[in-house]
Amino acid sequence: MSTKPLSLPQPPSKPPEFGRDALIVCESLVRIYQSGSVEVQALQGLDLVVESGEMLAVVGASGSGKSTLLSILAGVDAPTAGRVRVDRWNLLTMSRADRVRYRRHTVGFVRQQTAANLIPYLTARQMVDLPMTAAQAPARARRRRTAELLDMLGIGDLAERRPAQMSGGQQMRVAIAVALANEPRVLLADEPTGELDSATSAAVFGTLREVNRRLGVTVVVVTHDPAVSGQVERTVAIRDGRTSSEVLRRAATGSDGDTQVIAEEYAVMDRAGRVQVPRDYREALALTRRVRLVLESDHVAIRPDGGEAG
Ligand SMILES: Nc1ncnc2c1ncn2[C@@H]1O[C@H](COP(=O)(O)OP(=O)(O)OP(=O)(O)O)[C@@H](O)[C@H]1O
Repeated sequence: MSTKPLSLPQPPSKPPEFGRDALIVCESLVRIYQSGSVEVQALQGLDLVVESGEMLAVVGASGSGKSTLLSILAGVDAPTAGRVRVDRWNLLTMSRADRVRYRRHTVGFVRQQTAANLIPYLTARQMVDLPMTAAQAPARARRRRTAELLDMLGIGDLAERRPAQMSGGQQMRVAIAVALANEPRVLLADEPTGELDSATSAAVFGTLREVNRRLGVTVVVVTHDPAVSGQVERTVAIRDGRTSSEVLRRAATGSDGDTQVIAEEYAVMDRAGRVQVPRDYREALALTRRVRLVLESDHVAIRPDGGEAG
């Protein structure tokens, strides 16, 4: 270890609560599915913080736990352990009645299969009206909100059509309108563009961005599509049921006056201090089981076992 005297910044006497001011906080989230004698750990201690008003993409290989995370945030599935708070709701301890209220008012959920979001025998207008009727909103307010949402999502002229009379992209827009009907603070969308061709997918994704910007709704969208995740300011990658890395994007104006989007990738450190070192870094320096950590004044270095210290 380094023997250099260091003047390190003093830590605050009591660290602030993890994600205290955030809208969504997941801490050490675990979800274990039991099917027969087999146990599947879909989430293995996932940490995630989402600020109010953010639009976040969640990416990861198939089976990494993305849909499980979204189902928990939507209040349709419950975690096995850990902490999850959305707005003022503790999703682990909430009562059944509160869960109903939470699902009705705080989150809107667009499911992976387009058809699963829609009712075949109802028109677009009737489907958007339904969650507001369940919430006992007055008829006049319901009519106004339905018209506003359908217009905003570019399907105002399809109000009297049923799902079978619409394209996949149009059906997805109706599903988004339904999810937004009761003015939720959070919109969760699981692979909303998975069944669409690339042009339609780009258009639907543009709609989600507009919803985020115009209505201020916090959007969490699961996607496989790099063209989609490349358009949001923050992308979180999940690997083996944990957040492994994050990409932040910001616009920067170069000396030639052109604006470019700069993407920077970060490793994510969990609450216990664990960081995943990418495989190419490990291979480049032959980092194996045992490494040396060296604390410097403004960074921590990881050295191969037996390398020069400090
Ligand atoms: N109801 C369930 N019962 C048993 N295992 C499940 C259940 N739901 C999910 N799993 C398992 O949990 C793991 C995570 O699944 P999840 O659907 O969250 O992954 P995903 O990242 O959304 O995958 P995809 O991109 O394919 O949708 C997988 O191994 C999956 O087989």
